[in-house]
Amino acid sequence: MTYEVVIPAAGRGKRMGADRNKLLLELKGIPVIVHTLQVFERDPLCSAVILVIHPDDKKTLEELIDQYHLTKITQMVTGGAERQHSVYEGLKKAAAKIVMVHDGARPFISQEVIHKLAEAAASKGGAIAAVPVKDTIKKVKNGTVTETVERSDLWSVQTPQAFLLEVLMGAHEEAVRTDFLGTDEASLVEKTGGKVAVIESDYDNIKLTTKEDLVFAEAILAKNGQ
Ligand SMILES: Nc1ccn([C@@H]2O[C@H](COP(=O)(O)OP(=O)(O)OP(=O)(O)O)[C@@H](O)[C@H]2O)c(=O)n1
Ligand SMILES: C[C@](O)(CO)[C@H](O)COP(=O)(O)O
Repeated sequence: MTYEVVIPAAGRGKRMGADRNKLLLELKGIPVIVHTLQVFERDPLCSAVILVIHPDDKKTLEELIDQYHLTKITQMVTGGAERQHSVYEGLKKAAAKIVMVHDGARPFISQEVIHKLAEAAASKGGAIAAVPVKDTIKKVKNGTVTETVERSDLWSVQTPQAFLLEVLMGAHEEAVRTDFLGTDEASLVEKTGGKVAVIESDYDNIKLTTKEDLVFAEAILAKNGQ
């Protein structure tokens, strides 16, 4: 099942505390965003990449696309203030039956998980990558525990998140109508009553968010012989 992928890469990386977009930081001499884009460039089931960018990064990204021969990027669109807005701008350019959304900040996604997501989205309408939570999760108010959440039901959600384009576009349009802001695509689909399947991913598929994640990233590359 072929798919198009929207890659939101328009953030500012504030929690990373770097002097530039964290996606332009290098791992083994290659920018984070290039690591991510190369996964889809190499996937025969990926028909097109829609890259959502911040205007400040346009020239640099155009140079990287040329340097690394990233031929599947068919559209480069300007993102918005929030991740959800950026994803929506990318979705407006999508046309395939199946669309995936994958954070530019997650360079270690595997083709195996991507393919499982594409199949699940085609058969069930929507599917997301996730891993079982390993820590105990508690709700806290004013520095005091208010609830310990049953861990057996908890999953740590990642991307890609894959959907029939009509399902995800409809959910985004409803979010605009109701002024809803979610932290992932699935939460918008859930609000419209849509079912979302979970595909077990792996713990390597981290999102590079704070500087500690760069250390973990180097270790993952070393583990994978890169
Ligand atoms: N307005 C935004 C915010 C985020 N993203 C993208 O969404 C992904 C996940 O977001 P996150 O990890 O939060 O990145 P940032 O928003 O850049 O980080 P921060 O919140 O620390 O500023 C990243 O690839 C980021 O570039 C985006 O395209 N548009
Ligand atoms: C979409 C996501 O990666 C799923 O875990 C996450 O919600 C993105 O959060 P961020 O704060 O926008 O990075």
